[in-house]
Amino acid sequence: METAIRIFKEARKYWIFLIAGLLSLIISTAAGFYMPWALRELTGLATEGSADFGKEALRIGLFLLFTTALQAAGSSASGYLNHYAALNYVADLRTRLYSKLQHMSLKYFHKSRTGDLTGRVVSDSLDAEVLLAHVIPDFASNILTFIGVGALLFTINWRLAFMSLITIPILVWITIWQSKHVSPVWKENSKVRGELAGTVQDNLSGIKEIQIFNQQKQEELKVTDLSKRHSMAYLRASFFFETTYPLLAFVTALGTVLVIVYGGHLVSVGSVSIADIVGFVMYLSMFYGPVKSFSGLVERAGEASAGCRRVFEVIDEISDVKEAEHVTVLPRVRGEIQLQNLSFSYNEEIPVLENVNLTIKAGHTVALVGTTGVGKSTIANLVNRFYDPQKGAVLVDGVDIREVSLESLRDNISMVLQDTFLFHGTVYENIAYGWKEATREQVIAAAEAANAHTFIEALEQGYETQIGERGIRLSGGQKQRLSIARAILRNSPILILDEATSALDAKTEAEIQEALDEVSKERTTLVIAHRLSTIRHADQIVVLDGTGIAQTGTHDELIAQGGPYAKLYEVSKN
Ligand SMILES: Nc1ncnc2c1ncn2[C@@H]1O[C@H](COP(=O)(O)OP(=O)(O)OP(=O)(O)O)[C@@H](O)[C@H]1O
Repeated sequence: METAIRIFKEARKYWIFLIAGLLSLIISTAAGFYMPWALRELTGLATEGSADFGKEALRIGLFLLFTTALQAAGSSASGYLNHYAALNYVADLRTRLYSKLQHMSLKYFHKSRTGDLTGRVVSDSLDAEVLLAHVIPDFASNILTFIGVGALLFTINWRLAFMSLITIPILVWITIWQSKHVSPVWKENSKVRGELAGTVQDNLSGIKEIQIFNQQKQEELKVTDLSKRHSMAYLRASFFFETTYPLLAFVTALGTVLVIVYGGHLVSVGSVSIADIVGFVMYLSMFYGPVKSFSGLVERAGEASAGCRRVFEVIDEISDVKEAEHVTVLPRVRGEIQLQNLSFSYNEEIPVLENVNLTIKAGHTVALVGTTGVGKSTIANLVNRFYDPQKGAVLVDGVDIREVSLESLRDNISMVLQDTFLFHGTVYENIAYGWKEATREQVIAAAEAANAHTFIEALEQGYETQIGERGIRLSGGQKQRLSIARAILRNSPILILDEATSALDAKTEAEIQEALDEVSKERTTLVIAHRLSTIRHADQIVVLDGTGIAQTGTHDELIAQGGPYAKLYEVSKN
């Protein structure tokens, strides 16, 4: 109920269509009331032996034609208007959901499954359409029918009308019982559906690993298990429906039986006419209809609400990397980076960085080195504000990065990562990804600087070659070169290279290194590299150990000191 109310409130932009839809629905429902009335009238005329029966039948027939046409037109208009409002709301909801996801922190994506989130955007959001275009109008139409037909029943014969009410409490009790049980089952059903989508998506993304390790059978078993759980959850929900629906039909029939028996008695004593009984019994099926379909509607509402709640769960999620209320725009910076008493951990138990202090001068190239897992990429991620530190601050040009908009901060930073992600599209589009307005000459110049131009020209359609979803048609080294070109083109004052050349052979790496050295001259560059030969010329090398900084200095200074860096360098040389 809460979910339906929230959706209705949020759809206020489309209220005018929903109201017009409701009016059409009222007209259509009311027009439908005439059919039993017409039959009652005809029966009355026939049993009375009316002399004008033919003329009267024509009048009734023509009016019936009019009401039936009105009913059809009203139903069609209300269906279209409700769908117009609902589908537009779904489009808005999907955009809001997707926009929210785009601004969530990396922490959120680490704890969520991509397939599950995709399912929320693609299918769960569509449940709002079910609520707005089906469930809510159906509820309205049912209430209208129940009240309208109820009033007509009392008009025809109040004694029979009271009699027909006897079964209503039983019908209501059955539907309430059903709705109590159905809602949690639909919730479970939606959850398992999300897990299934997540697993299938994971498996398809990792199909190569699955085949390498011959895990097809095991993965198939996982999917089979989830499919079965999904079917079982669905089956449990349909159990309530399948058991209660025939029960409702039986109780409804019982009500009709009572009316026929009692009505027959009233006819025999002459206190009610045959025509009234005919009309009454016809109205009776209309009267019980809403009560009977109430349970189906409750079930549908439960299912759709569960899907919508999964959408709202994400929309209401509070991101751990939030923008302050009054952020300023960080202009193009000189590029000084300071880590001030910085402490950070992904989870409370294991600290990654503790009380780290570091100043990187604008325009300098600083290398972060240390054993694997020591926190090098974490520092890069903190500078880009993928995470916020638990203590301390990151300052760029003396400004705490939490005080500026994320967009303006990230406009100042380019990042080249070890795992390059290329989007579905052409080589050209992928290089120009961070700067859509770049000219062709600028894109080509960036590709040349990244030593990518030659291999791109050799591709079937050069810069217009389509690359697969994850650039699967390119080698690791080629992908990395495209990603370097992308970063060079962006021309931001801070460049972060996180194992940016790790997928390249020594010769290509040396060539690109030259280009990167050239690009680094004009900007602050943070380099993370395992191959220490590539960072020898850095202005400053920062050696991380444990949860902090063990040493800083130039290559020569650190070698002369003979500490952890000298040891790392010795190992990397061998
Ligand atoms: N999303 C995450 N959730 C929890 N722990 C994480 C997450 N990312 C990294 N860690 C942990 O934080 C620590 C630092 O990781 P980080 O990636 O910064 O190391 P690194 O020095 O860059 O390692 P490498 O040289 O192997 O790339 C590691 O122990 C890692 O397991």
